[in-house]
Order: sequence, then C-alpha cells, then structure tokens
Amino acid sequence: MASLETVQSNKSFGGVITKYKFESKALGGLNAQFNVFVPESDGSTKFPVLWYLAGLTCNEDTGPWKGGFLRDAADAGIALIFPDTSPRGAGVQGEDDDWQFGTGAGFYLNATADKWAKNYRMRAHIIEELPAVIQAATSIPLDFTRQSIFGHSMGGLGALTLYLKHRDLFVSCSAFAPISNPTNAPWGHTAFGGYLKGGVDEGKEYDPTELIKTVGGDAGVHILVDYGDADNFYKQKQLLPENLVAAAEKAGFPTSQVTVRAQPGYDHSYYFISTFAPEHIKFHAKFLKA
Ligand SMILES: N[C@@H](CCC(=O)N[C@@H](CS)C(=O)NCC(=O)O)C(=O)O
Repeated sequence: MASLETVQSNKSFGGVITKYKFESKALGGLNAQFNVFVPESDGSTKFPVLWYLAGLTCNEDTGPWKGGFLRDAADAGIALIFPDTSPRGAGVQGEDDDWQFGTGAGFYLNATADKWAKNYRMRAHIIEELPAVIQAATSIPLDFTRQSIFGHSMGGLGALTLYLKHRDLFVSCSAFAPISNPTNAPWGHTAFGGYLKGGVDEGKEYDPTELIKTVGGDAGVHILVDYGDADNFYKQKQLLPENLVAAAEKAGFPTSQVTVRAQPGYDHSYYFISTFAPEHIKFHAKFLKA
C-alpha cells in the first residue's frame, strides 16, 4: 500500500484541510494529489464522507478554493475529499493539446484505448484506490460506510455515473451543471472517442442518462441537480439536463428522487456553484447523518 505524504495542512472553520501526495498504482505509478477536509474533532469521531469532483481544467484545489463548501461541511460534521481531475505527467502524446481532453480532463472513467489505458483510470483511483490509501493512514478519521458524492460539469458527470454505477457505496448524489448525456454531446464524443476502445458506444457506461434507465424507479435514488439557464455550455448543448429528466421520468423516478432545477440567470462559474453549495451540503447531510 502506497504511503501518503503530507504536502500542506491548513486549519479552516475549526477543522483542517490537508493536501496529500502518493504514488498511484491506479494511475500507472504517477504521483497523485488530493485534499481532505476534516471538521473539528476531539479525536473520537469518524466523519461521513462527501466527495467533490471538479470539472475540465480544474484540479484538487479548485473545489476547496472556490466552491464555498468548507463552512457548511464543518457545521454539518461532514468530511470532504477533493481528488484531482486526471493523471498528471503521463507523457501520452497529445495529452496537453486540448483543454477538453487529456490533462485536467480525465472524465472519471477507466480508459480502454491502448494509448490511455495505463494512466487514465480515474474511476479506479476514486472508487478503489483513494478509500484504501486513506483508510490505511489510520490518522484520517473518515467513515467510509457513509459516503455521498457531488461534482461540477465533467465532475457532475463523474458524480452521477459513479453514484448510479455503485449504489452500494453512496447514499446520495448531487451535481452543478453536469454533463448529463455525454453520448449526445461534443465533450462526450471527444472523450469517449479518445479514451475508449469501443468509442461512444462504450461511453454509455459513463452516461447518466443511459445509466438511470438501468437502475429502475422502484430502487429509490437521491439525486439533486442545479444548472444555470445563462450557462454557455448549457446553451451549446454540452449539458443536456432535459435528457436526464426525461430518462428519469421514463424509468419511473418521481421528481422528489431526481430533482433537477434550472436556476435563472446563473452561468457555469464557481459564483453559481458557491451560491447553491450550502443547499447541496444540507441535501447530503440529510442522508449521511440519517
Ligand atoms: N478553459 C475553458 C473553460 C473551462 C471551464 O469553464 N472549466 C470549468 C469546468 S467545465 C471550471 O470550473 N473552470 C474553473 C473555474 O471556473 O475556476 C474555456 O476556455 O472556455
């Protein structure tokens, strides 16, 4: 088991946010960094876990610096984990040519196309590797029997797909402006066409609108989505939240289980995210602390 090196640690809202670094097997032996926020503790508490997955061009610092999540997480007694958005420095030809693909754009999938398969394995990194290395470091007081997940844009896609694929792991999911139907959007076509041997067809495995059809309305889900109607990526049909709503309705989910809200005048930025951040933390607290 790789051991964690502490890069930086800062007190915040009574708790502590720490950046860790380790050699990631899941990402082909590259160094990976992530942040963990742990609320103030007397040492006897293990905190439920809320994962935040950031969007294209972001990294493990974007959420804690700009999201406005820490105060509410501290108040609710919830720990936050902020992974990176892709491997760094894989050296794959072309990985730094386009902000929508490669570095900063891992799409939270396990690549199957030869060129990318060794390093671009963010799903394994998040689902298998990070919980194992964090739990092995016994000083980090997290309770992985209570986990929820949220994210923004590409990270909203990641949160929804990981939630719908791993119903046993997460009790709730929320997203800000998620890429909701990537197999019908240019971002999804670029990502799946590049990372996956089976291209866009294989990408259905990573498409919330496709996955929700496989869950079944009687299973019960807890999903909250907000997007801004002034979001340029929404206008360019990269996000397609309406397709997720239609698929959820068809699969029999009531809007109380899949709540998708258009927020008038808001765009794609962290000004939008931080506005609704408190509501999202409260939403997850309801299930994590039930
Ligand atoms: N670099 C892109 C924009 C990338 C972008 O908007 N990324 C979003 C996620 S999809 C983000 O959160 N950026 C970081 C930020 O706004 O601070 C452009 O030139 O249009």
